[in-house]
Amino acid sequence: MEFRFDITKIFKENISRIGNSLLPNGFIASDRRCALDTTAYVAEIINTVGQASAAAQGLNHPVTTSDRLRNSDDQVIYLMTENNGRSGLVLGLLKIGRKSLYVFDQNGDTRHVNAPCVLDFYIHELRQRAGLGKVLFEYMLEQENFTPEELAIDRPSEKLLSFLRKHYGLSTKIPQMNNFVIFDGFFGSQKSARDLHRTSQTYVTTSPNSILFGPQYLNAENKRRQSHVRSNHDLPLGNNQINGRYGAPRPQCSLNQIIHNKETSVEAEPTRKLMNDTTADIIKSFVEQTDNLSVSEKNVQDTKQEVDEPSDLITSPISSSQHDVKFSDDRNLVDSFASDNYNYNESSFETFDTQHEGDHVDSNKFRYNKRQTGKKNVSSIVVGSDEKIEFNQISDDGFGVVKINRPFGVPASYRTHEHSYDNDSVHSRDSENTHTADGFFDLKFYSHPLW
Ligand SMILES: CC(=O)SCCNC(=O)CCNC(=O)[C@H](O)C(C)(C)COP(=O)(O)OP(=O)(O)OC[C@H]1O[C@@H](n2cnc3c(N)ncnc32)[C@H](O)[C@@H]1OP(=O)(O)O
Repeated sequence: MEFRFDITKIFKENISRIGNSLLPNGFIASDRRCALDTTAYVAEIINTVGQASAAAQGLNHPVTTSDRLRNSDDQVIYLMTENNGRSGLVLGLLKIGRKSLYVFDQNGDTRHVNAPCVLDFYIHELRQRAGLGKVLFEYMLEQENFTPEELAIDRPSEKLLSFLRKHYGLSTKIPQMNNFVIFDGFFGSQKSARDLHRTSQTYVTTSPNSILFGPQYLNAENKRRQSHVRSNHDLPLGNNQINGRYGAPRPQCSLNQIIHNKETSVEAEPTRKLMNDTTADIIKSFVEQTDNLSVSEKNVQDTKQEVDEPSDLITSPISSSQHDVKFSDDRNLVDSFASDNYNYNESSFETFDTQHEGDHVDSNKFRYNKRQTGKKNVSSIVVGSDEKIEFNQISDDGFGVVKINRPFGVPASYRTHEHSYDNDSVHSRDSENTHTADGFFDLKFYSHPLW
């Protein structure tokens, strides 16, 4: 293979080792310009021979390019040249490099190895079967201090398999799931054993993953995790479990205990009770201080009694049988609540002011805030005995003014021939007309309980 430039000035030896500098080993450049020119020439040679190799193997894309070599840390090309008395000839190349591979051994166990690999091998068609391949291969083995059996071969051609069988007696392959071929003796050599990943150990054969995806590699980290999981399972289920990344003691889930109707043993319970006592006392003192008794003392007393009962802390007032469902659709009522200095966030529940004008709400109604119900866009909720939660949109929430048609206390399903009180669908104030001046319909907004 000839080139437009004199390669004998670049390659002084018949076989040259080229790394990612793209300069042959031992090459001395007279100046920086010379070095740059040389790398350009070498890049051209590598690309040309790489393409010839790909064509010889029937590949669509070359395995060997100058860019790949330049960007690689551990790949090396051995280039065979010949001085023909003119500009020289390139006869072939052999590319090797280390790869981190998961391979099966003779027992079908997976091993993680960082193995030296034959990545590309080519001798010009006019010079094949003349022993040049063996010369090049032998030189590489000597330089790298490798033995043939410790090499993994990347998708070898039939010619290369025949070559390896003839010259090195490598015929017994260890079946693999990937494109690499390894031979008997791959794991036997001292060096390949050294190259095995230090933490390579045994395999999980009983796990469903092993059945689906083959044997699994177990390294030290996985083993540590497995033993950690086992040791966690062995722990008795007490109140304090050592869990989580910091290994901090964590109380057992009180929600779980509530769901399964178990006695709660969470220490936070008395604290919560104390807080509720305090809250009730605050409400009581507030009521006493103000002349306008918006909350009767009896209600406060009732509130405190219920707080004193631990079961009431767990049982939501929703399931209580003593309260009725009512609607607080009245804007005045809501405004008055805001002005009555009720603490919406801190108390577990609040009593309604029964003295308000136009208020249809009976005494002992619980008011839930957004945090307690988990419902967004819900400004107020009244719950009672039939375990329903009704919610009322009482203010615009950033997408236009929402219009509520249903009067206070009327169920959504109630209709007369004059009125339809269905307020499930609401629309913006600007949507009164069916279309705008531009002829486009306005957007309609539909309220949904989950908003
Ligand atoms: C990981 C990879 O790189 S896979 C790709 C390997 N490369 C190729 O297939 C490209 C085309 N082939 C070649 O370039 C060369 O044939 C090589 C590199 C495989 C071998 O180089 P050669 O100089 O021919 O090897 P060498 O002369 O030392 O050994 C000859 C032996 O190689 C094998 N061999 C070489 N050419 C052929 C061939 N066309 N058909 C079958 N076996 C062949 C034979 O075992 C042969 O021994 P034999 O002549 O007694 O049958």
